[in-house]
Amino acid sequence: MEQNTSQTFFDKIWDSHVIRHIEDDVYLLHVDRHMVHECTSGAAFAALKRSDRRVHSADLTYSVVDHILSTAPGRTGETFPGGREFVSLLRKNCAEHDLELIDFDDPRQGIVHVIAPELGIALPGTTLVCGDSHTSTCGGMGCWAWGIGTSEVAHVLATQSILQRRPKRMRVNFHGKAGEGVYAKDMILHLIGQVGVAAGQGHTVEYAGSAIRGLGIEGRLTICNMSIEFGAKAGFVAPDDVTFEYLAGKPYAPQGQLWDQAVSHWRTLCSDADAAFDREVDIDCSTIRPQVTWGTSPEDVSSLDQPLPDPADIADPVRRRAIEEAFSYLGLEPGKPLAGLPVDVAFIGSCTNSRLSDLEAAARVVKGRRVAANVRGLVVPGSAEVRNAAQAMGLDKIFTDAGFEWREAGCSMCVAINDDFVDPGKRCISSSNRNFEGRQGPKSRTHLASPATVAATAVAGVITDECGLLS
Ligand SMILES: CC(C)[C@H](C(=O)O)[C@@H](O)C(=O)O
Ligand code: SF4
Repeated sequence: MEQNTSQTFFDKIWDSHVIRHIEDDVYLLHVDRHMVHECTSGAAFAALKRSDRRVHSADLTYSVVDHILSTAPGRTGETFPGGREFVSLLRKNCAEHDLELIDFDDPRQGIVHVIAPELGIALPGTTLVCGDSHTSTCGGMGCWAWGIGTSEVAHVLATQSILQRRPKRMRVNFHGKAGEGVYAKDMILHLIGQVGVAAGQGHTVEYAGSAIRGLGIEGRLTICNMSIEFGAKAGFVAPDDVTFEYLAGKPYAPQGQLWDQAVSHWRTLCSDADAAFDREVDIDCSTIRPQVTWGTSPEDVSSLDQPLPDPADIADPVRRRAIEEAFSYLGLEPGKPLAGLPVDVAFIGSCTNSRLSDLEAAARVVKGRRVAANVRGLVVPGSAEVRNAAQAMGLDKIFTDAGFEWREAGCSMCVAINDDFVDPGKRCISSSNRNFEGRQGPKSRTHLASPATVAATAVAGVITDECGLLS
């Protein structure tokens, strides 16, 4: 019998990055791009110093401040006192190792996973790592991008290589066409609700199907961002004309003849027609409605026209207990719908949903309306470039006229390790990716949704989606 030599997109990237087979399924791989931020790099640089090593490939290392940085308008690297040390340590480490740092006032500054695609650092067919779990975002560009731990950050700094076990391959096919008011965020939340938070463990995920091909790059980045929320190591979309159009002319992308060569190579990377996956999942997008989470795990999600589950109906005692605890933490009662629940904060931002198309979708909902009196609304663009582009389109004016705060770029209220957080006991509808206890501040209550749903809720003052607001 002839051997099936067909390869998936992932197999092709893997094979072209192996430096050496170490043992069993462990390999040494080349790292093409290494993103570094102030939150997770300090200990890695310290380890480098202890072993008297220097950064191996400064030209493949890209550093930026984003997490522990104020997003207050007019901020400096010192505005948030708790972040001063982190920011100045990264400055010092970059200076010591001749690394270029994208500092708070650099026009390229922004959330690490927003700027990597935007600047053309994340390229199809490459390996990209960062000491940050949502590095998978960059998979939307057609690269294999994943988050690494601090000791691995030190290893990559010192060697530009990484030890890896070969992950399993999953394909998620999004079929059909999503309806009105349904965005990439709703697609990925719906998937996580269907398969559960552990479904991706040990896998890299290829997102495919007509609904993925129909998305712009920014929607693909949103989908890949939340691969981590169902346990996958990474997620990606094979590159196509949408990718190449987006990348052409980006500052760090290849130019001229090199660009043409690169595009011809990138076109060869797609999974072969009969390539085998370890697992396949199919989703019919026509059934997806706008999604909002009701619990403390991203799989606790439903559309607003569905009633919340009743723990009494859940047979599995572990799941029943988890739902009871989530309801108690979030102040929810079974049987009551999520729609109509008053919120205190509406946050549009994070590496999941802070790109221009996200702000445009939110602005369409907000235009000519006002944020409800009981709500604090924040819009935090993912990068200075997004912020400037939005301002050039007048989106900032739409938001500020409506009563939203228009802030500088950074992680902001997604993680609450800076000056943006939700007060204890307060409820926030958020376009970010994590809803576990305390994520947006001690005792904060989070409901994840798309930017359009966050905007609609901000205006209504109670949880609703775009269609609910307009009807
Ligand atoms: C701070 C950082 C280590 C963390 C991560 O790795 O994901 C953060 O970005 C997050 O989203 O929780
Ligand atoms: S925006 Fe949130 S999820 Fe993204 S890198 Fe920052 S803290 Fe992590």
